[in-house]
Amino acid sequence: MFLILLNATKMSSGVCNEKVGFIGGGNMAFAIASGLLKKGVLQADQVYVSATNLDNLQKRWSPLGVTHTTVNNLEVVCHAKIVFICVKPQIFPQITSQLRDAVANDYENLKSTLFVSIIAGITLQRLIEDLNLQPYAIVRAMPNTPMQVGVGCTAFSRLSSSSLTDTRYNEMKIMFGALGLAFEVPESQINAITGLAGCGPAYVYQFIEALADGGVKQGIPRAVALQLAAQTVMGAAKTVLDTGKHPGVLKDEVCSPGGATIHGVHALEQGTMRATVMNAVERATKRAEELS
Ligand SMILES: NC(=O)C1=CN([C@@H]2O[C@H](COP(=O)(O)OP(=O)(O)OC[C@H]3O[C@@H](n4cnc5c(N)ncnc54)[C@H](OP(=O)(O)O)[C@@H]3O)[C@@H](O)[C@H]2O)C=CC1
Ligand SMILES: O=C(O)[C@@H]1CCC=N1
Repeated sequence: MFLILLNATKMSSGVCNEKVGFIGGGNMAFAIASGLLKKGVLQADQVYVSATNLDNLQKRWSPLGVTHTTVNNLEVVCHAKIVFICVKPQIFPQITSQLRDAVANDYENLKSTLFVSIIAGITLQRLIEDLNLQPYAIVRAMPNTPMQVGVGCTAFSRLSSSSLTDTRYNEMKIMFGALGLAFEVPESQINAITGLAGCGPAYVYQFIEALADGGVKQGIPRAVALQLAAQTVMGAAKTVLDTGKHPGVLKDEVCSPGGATIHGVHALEQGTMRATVMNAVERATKRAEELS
């Protein structure tokens, strides 16, 4: 994993001129779209989004300036040249027949459209078969919600390329790259990347909450404790990335012999912190496999 990260490309940001669609307008779609709008990679009138509850959709998306909201997934497909499929895995079977029909009936219009599924667990092979797509027309991606603030991670895979969709693929890479780390990986790694980076923000939020709780227990006001906890996690993460030093070396730099930190580190080890985090990644990876 470390090697992959070293090879990861920080892609240059740019502007995408195509219409971009989101089937499913929930947390992850919103994180991607709001990040892209904030970065100026997209303008609001380029964005089309569908879901089942129009009221909720409009309440959430109109503050972004997005007005192309609909309950008709085909409206999204018909306008957008890059279509992010952002429904839950359990909902995927509900949208497959709609999308299959659209692809069958409007092949000429859709043949240069790139579909990008962010659905956990659903393989490229299943996407191709269930949606009746050409292999080059589909990418499987695993993003994460910190993309909404431009500090996300996305790993993506595809089975084949074609000049018809290569331009779209490059635009997709520009979009993901504008929102953080973005890199292509073999599909065999995507479920594990889901367990690590797709789900990872939730683990880190739990850690931040716990760190703040610890501070509150020691008498620090909640708001101050939360700010300190979040900034400490951000600073430590940035130090790992900017210095390239191994986290173990950086940990040692904080631990004075006989000092306070090593007592805290010992308490974490007694709580099997590292094994627990590894278990979390393993269980989430297995769950992603099951979802397919
Ligand atoms: N959340 C995350 O951190 C990440 C999620 N993912 C993946 O992204 C996908 C979406 O997750 P997330 O955004 O969290 O889920 P949400 O529940 O927040 O969003 C799902 C969206 O799908 C919509 N929807 C439901 N049924 C349909 C339908 N038939 N047609 C069109 N839209 C529909 C919902 O609309 P309505 O409420 O109106 O029904 C809602 O807007 C999942 O597959 C997940 O695996 C990947 C990486 C990270
Ligand atoms: O919990 C999930 O299944 C999705 C996938 C990664 C993050 N959320």
